[in-house]
Amino acid sequence: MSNYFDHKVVWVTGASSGIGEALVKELAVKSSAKIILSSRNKDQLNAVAQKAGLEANRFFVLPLDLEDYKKMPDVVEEAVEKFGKIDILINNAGLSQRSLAMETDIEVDKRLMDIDFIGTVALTKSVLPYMIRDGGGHIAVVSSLMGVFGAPMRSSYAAAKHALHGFFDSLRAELYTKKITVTIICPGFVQTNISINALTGNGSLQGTMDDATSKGMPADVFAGKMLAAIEKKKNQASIGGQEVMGTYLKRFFPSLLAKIVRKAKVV
Ligand SMILES: NC(=O)c1ccc[n+]([C@@H]2O[C@H](COP(=O)([O-])OP(=O)(O)OC[C@H]3O[C@@H](n4cnc5c(N)ncnc54)[C@H](O)[C@@H]3O)[C@@H](O)[C@H]2O)c1
Repeated sequence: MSNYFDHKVVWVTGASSGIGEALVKELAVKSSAKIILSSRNKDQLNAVAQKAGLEANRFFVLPLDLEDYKKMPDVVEEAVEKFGKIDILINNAGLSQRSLAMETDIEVDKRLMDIDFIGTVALTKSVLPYMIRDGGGHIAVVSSLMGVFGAPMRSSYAAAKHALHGFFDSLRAELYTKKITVTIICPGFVQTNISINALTGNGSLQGTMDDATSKGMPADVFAGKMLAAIEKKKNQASIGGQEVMGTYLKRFFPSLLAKIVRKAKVV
């Protein structure tokens, strides 16, 4: 990591575990950024800040629930009051799903859309006026390979992640002249609790670790590569193991990908 993040205010959502926690640790050790940590659980966020070795003047714990999208303007105001500005927003928080589309309650589809898409959009829209006031900024959003193509057992999740691409690609084009950079990150399998926290068709937690996730990229390695992609101001970056090939197949050989995906062992 060079000095892109130094002296900046970086806001990481989903900072209480997994990729978000790894991002906070990497930023804490390798930059002088001030970090705002958000997710729903204040105690977990404080524990992450402590483990990352952040001094009190370098971090701010700001709990938020993405489902509570109407509160985002107030949450953002609190963040700006604390450090005066937001240079980089990393929209990382998210929730996955494991169920066949026909066995998935419509409330689960809606919840995934509310958390992964609407909440993320609401937070971003509340942050943007401050970035524009300050002459620019950088919005990163963690999508998924499922934001690029769909797969069995992921219909609600893939839909919400695809929606992010439509929104953030449009936003990038609209705000280019305002010096707002938009980076979409598409992780492959990363070793986190994402599958344990995933919703099943009736809205309950899956509660188990997927085999593919357990063999995925370690979260700290992923976080280093993700921050490098942000630093390079990439429009979009897919990061993971051989599963990342799916993004190229989708682009150049979509029929082949469709055949592979329908046979995929996905959990
Ligand atoms: N781990 C993977 O294999 C993988 C693959 C593709 C994409 N992703 C994406 O990476 C991101 C981070 O996930 P992770 O793998 O670290 O899993 P994780 O379950 O460990 O972390 C998810 C984070 O999001 C937060 N969160 C969930 N619902 C929230 C809500 N309503 N309001 C606020 N915060 C909420 C959680 O508290 C947690 O901090 C997610 O957007 C996920 O979709 C992960």
